[in-house]
Amino acid sequence: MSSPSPSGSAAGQLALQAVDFAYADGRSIFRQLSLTVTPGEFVVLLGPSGCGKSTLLNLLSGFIQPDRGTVSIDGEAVRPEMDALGYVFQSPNLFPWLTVLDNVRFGLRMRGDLTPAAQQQRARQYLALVGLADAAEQFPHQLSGGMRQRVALARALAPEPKLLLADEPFGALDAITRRHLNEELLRLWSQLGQTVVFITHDIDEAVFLADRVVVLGRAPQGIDTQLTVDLPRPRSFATTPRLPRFLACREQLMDRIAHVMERAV
Ligand SMILES: Nc1ncnc2c1ncn2[C@@H]1O[C@H](COP(=O)(O)OP(=O)(O)OP(=O)(O)O)[C@@H](O)[C@H]1O
Repeated sequence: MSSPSPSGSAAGQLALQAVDFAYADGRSIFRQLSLTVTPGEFVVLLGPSGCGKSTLLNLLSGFIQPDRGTVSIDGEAVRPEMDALGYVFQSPNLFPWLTVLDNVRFGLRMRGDLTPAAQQQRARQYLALVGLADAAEQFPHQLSGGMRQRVALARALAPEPKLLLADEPFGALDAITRRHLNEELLRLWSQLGQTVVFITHDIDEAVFLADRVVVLGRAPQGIDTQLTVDLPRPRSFATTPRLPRFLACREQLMDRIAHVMERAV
C-alpha cells in the first residue's frame, strides 16, 4: 500500500487577520482577532465554555463570515467547500444507511476527481490507517462509539485535506478510548502532515497533542495566552504525561484558565 500524503502538504497556512465578529443579536465575540497557523502545525484551542472556540473554528472554515477582517488559507479567502478543508466534530455524523466504506468514500464521490475504483482504494487505505480495514462492510450501528469516531476521522482525511479542523472530536468518548484515539491522531498527523486546529476542554489532551496551545479568554477578549508545547515526539500516554515539561505546561495552562475564569465573575 502506498503511503498517503495530502496534496500540497507543504502548504496549509491559515491566517486570520484583524477579525471582528458578532452574532445577529449584536453580542460581540471577537474584536481585532489575529491568528496564524503555520503549515503542518498542530494548534489546540482551549478556553472556558462560551469563549468562542466553535465560533473561531466556524470562521476558520468559512461557515460564518467575519464582520471585518480576513480569513485565508494559503492566501486565498476561505470557503467551506474548499478541498483544502477537512472536518471532524464531537458527533461522528455518519450516514446510517451507508456502509463504513461508503461513508469514507462519500467526500471522494462528491469531489468527483477520482474514478469509482480509485475512490474505493483510497477509502480502504484510510480505513486501514485508522485500524478499521475489517469493518469496511459493516454499518455504523454495528460499531462502538470509538470506532464510529475513527470512521469519521478516516472520512475527513481520505480527501487528503491540507487542513483538519476538529471540534472536540473525542469529547463524548470514555477516557481510555479517548487516549487511544489521541495517540492514533498523532500517528496519522505525523504521517500525513496536515495543519490541524483542534478544540478541547481538556488540558491534558491539549498538552499531549499540541505544538501550540491557544487559550481564549471570555468573549470578546479573544486570545489570552499562547503556549508552545516543546515536548518531544512521538508522544505516548504511557510516557509523555510523566515528563516534567508536560507537568509544567499543564500547570501553566491550569493557572491561565483559572485566571480567565476569575475575570469572568
Ligand atoms: N448562532 C448563534 N447565535 C447567537 N449566539 C451564539 C450562536 N452560537 C454561539 N453563540 C454564542 O456565542 C458565544 C460563543 O459560543 P461558542 O459556541 O463559540 O463557544 P465555545 O467556546 O465553543 O463554547 P463551548 O466550549 O461551550 O462549546 C456563546 O455566548 C454562545 O452563546
